[in-house]
Amino acid sequence: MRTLWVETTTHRYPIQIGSGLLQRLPSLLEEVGWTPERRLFVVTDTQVAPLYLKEAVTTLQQAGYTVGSVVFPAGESSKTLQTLEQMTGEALRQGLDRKSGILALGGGVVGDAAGFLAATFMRGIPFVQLPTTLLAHDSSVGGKVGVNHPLGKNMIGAFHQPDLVVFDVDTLKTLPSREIASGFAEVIKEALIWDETFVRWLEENRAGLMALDAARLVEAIAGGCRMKAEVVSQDEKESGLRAILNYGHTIGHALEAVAGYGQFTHGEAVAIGMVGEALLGERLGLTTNVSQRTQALIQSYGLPYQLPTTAEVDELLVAMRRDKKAAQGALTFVLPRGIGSVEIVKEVPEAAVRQVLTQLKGEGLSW
Ligand SMILES: NC(=O)c1ccc[n+]([C@@H]2O[C@H](COP(=O)([O-])OP(=O)(O)OC[C@H]3O[C@@H](n4cnc5c(N)ncnc54)[C@H](O)[C@@H]3O)[C@@H](O)[C@H]2O)c1
Ligand SMILES: O=C(O)C(=O)C[C@@H](O)[C@H](O)[C@H](O)COP(=O)(O)O
Ligand SMILES: [Zn+2]
Repeated sequence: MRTLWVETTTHRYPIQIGSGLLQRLPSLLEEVGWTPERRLFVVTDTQVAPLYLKEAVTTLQQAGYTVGSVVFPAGESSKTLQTLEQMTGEALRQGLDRKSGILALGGGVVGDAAGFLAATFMRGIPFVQLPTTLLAHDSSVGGKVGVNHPLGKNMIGAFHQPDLVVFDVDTLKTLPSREIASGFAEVIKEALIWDETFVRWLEENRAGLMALDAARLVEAIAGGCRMKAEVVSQDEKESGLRAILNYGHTIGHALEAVAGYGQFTHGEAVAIGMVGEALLGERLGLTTNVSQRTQALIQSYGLPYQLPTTAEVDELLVAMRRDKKAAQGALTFVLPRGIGSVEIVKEVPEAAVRQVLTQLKGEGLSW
């Protein structure tokens, strides 16, 4: 088992990564001060429930916990205020109170929505992240929780740190290959913004990683989590540095909203966004030679790197002006200075963004 720590000025919690960890949940909870007096509420989705809910609940019940649960339909389109309201109703019906705790068992959609339930239920109760997708190595760390609005990704949310993150890598064995690729997009992002050596390692170990070689996979997850934990520990609420974790997301989030939630996975949208934002960095003269290597890496992990030809540039621009990083609608991006290094650039000229979006459109893709 690998243990990493998030240490902000107000919160300190472990990230446990390894095999067989769902069976060890009671002792991992005990290490962060949770005991069976705390009533538990497991939040998961319809895809994950038949795979892991019973195992998690039984293990906890055997340790003396009272455990309730709620299951919502799998997919990005469930990350809504309506789901939050339904989960809140179920939590109330099942008798949760301020001393209860929430367990988010699933991918990033479950983690974000269940975390937001924890942030808002009776004005906030503790929660634990139990990620089951590769992508959720990113979403389970750092305390950004929330739901989408039809006009923009994660527009309704909060910062609410978990007490613990437990990543049982055995759960990845059932993850569809499209979701594995999607998860690598965020690992690639973390490498591209922070560490060229990690980029090289991802290039050199692609075959083993794509074949889900256990040791390499733990290495990739731990590498991504370490970078995320370092950034979050320095800037918990995104007053500056943390925005670099948004590399590829100005375009990516706009694409997810405009195409309709769930059309692209989050990782796919971010992958296309990173290629676009690398091209933008080059166009603005911030860097040279980043887009080719970025595209090659993304392509080698089976991820898309082009916008559909049907993509409406005007609609994407409207969505980008609403991005949370933008002040007064000025187009704001995280752009590369080189491989392993980025900067936040405000007031990017629209003409340059238009040119890049047009360049990014691939032949034969549509939604
Ligand atoms: N809070 C953050 O810091 C942060 C960071 C990155 C992404 N996100 C958010 O995370 C979300 C994307 O997360 P995701 O890619 O994990 O999507 P997801 O949660 O929708 O999971 C993808 C699919 O895989 C299924 N699944 C999950 N675990 C499985 C398993 N072990 N075996 C089989 N199927 C499984 C799910 O049911 C779903 O159908 C987006 O909403 C994104 O905005 C948040
Ligand atoms: O944790 C962060 O900070 C990130 O930006 C990580 C992103 O990968 C993630 O998609 C996050 O949800 C985006 O946050 P948002 O504030 O841009 O909605
Ligand atoms: Zn992301």
